[in-house]
Amino acid sequence: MTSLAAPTRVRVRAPGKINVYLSVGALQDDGYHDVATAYQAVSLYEDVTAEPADDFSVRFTGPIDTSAVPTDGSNLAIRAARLVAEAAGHRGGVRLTIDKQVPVAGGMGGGSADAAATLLACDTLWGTALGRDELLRLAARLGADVPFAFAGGTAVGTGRGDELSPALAKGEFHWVLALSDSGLSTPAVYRALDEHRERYRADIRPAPTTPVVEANVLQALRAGDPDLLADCLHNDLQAPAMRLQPALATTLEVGEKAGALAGLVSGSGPTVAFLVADRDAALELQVELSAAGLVALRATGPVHGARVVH
Ligand SMILES: C[C@](O)(CO)[C@H](O)COP(=O)(O)OP(=O)(O)OC[C@H]1O[C@@H](n2ccc(N)nc2=O)[C@H](O)[C@@H]1O
Ligand SMILES: Nc1ncnc2c1ncn2[C@@H]1O[C@H](COP(=O)(O)OP(=O)(O)OP(=O)(O)O)[C@@H](O)[C@H]1O
Repeated sequence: MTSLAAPTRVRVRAPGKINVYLSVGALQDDGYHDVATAYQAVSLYEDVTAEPADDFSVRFTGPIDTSAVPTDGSNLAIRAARLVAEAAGHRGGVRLTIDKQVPVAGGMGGGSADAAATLLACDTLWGTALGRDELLRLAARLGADVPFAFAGGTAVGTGRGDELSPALAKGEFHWVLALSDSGLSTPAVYRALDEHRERYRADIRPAPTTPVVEANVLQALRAGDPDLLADCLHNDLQAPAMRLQPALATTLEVGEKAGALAGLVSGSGPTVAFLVADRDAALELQVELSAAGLVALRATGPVHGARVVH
C-alpha cells in the first residue's frame, strides 16, 4: 500500500562547480557584469536536509569551518526556503541541516548549491510542486550561479551567468582542487577587474562588448578530451583574484610543475582547479600538492544537479 502522508524529512544533494571558461564583459547598471561562462558541475556536494518546523533555521555539519557563514535570514538557504514558501503560499517554516563539502567563499559556488538544494528540498517536503521552470526562476533571484547549481551537468551561462543553455559533454574530467586558507569576496574580485581595466586601458584587452564562450572550449567538452580542454581553460577573474591573493601564483606554478595539464582559478577564487589526464594522475598530483603543504581534494565532472537523495 502506498502512503500519501507528507514526508517528515527530505534530503537533497547539489554540486559545486568549476568555470572552465569565464569571459567578463562590462559592468551593467544593475551592478552585475555581462558574462559568458562554461560551467562544469563537480563531485563536491552540499547535502541539505529539510524538516518541518514553525520557523526558518539552518545549521551546518561536516568538517568544513563554517563559522564565517551567517545562519540568520541572510543565509542563502534560508532565503531560498522563504522564496518557495512565498511562491507557493505555504505557511510554516523549515529546519535545514547542511552537510558541507564545498569550500566557503572558494569560487566553487557552495552557497549557490545550498540555495539550489533548498529550493528542491522545500518544494518536495511541502508538496508545493512548483515545477522545474518556476524553481529555476526562483534560483535566478537568489544569485547568478544558483540556476546552474540546480541544473548541474555542463552548461553555458550568459547574462549574469544565470541564462543557461546545456552543452554537450562526453566522458569524465578529473580535477585536483588546491584550497586556500582564506576566502575571496566575489564583488571585490569583479571590482578589482574593473579597476585594472580602467587603470591600464592603453595596455590590456578591454571588456568584450558581447562575451562569448569560444568554440574550441565547447568542442573539447564535447570530445571529452582533457588535453584539448587544458589548452583553452580561461578565466578573466584569475588575474584580479591573483592580485588580491598573490600566493595563488605559487600554487599554480607548483601544480603545473607537478604534472597538471593546466590549472586555473575557479570562478572568483581562491580555489585553484588543476585538470589532469585520469584518476591515477589526480592521485599523484594530490600527493604532490599535499607534500608542498597545500590542502588538495580530488573531484570529477560533470555530475548531476540538485536531486532528492533517498
Ligand atoms: C564568479 C562566479 O561564481 C562565476 O560563475 C559568478 O559570477 C558569481 O556568482 P554568485 O556568487 O552567484 O553571484 P551573486 O551572488 O549573484 O552576486 C554577487 C556579486 O558578484 C558580482 N557579480 C556577480 C555576477 C555577475 N555576472 N557580475 C557581477 O558583477 C556583483 O557585484 C554581485 O553583487
Ligand atoms: N548557505 C551559505 N553557504 C555559504 N555561504 C553563504 C551561505 N549563505 C550566505 N553565504 C555567504 O555568501 C558568501 C559566498 O559564499 P560561497 O561559499 O557561496 O562562495 P563562493 O563559492 O565563492 O561563491 P561563488 O563561486 O558563487 O561566487 C560568503 O561570504 C558567505 O558568508
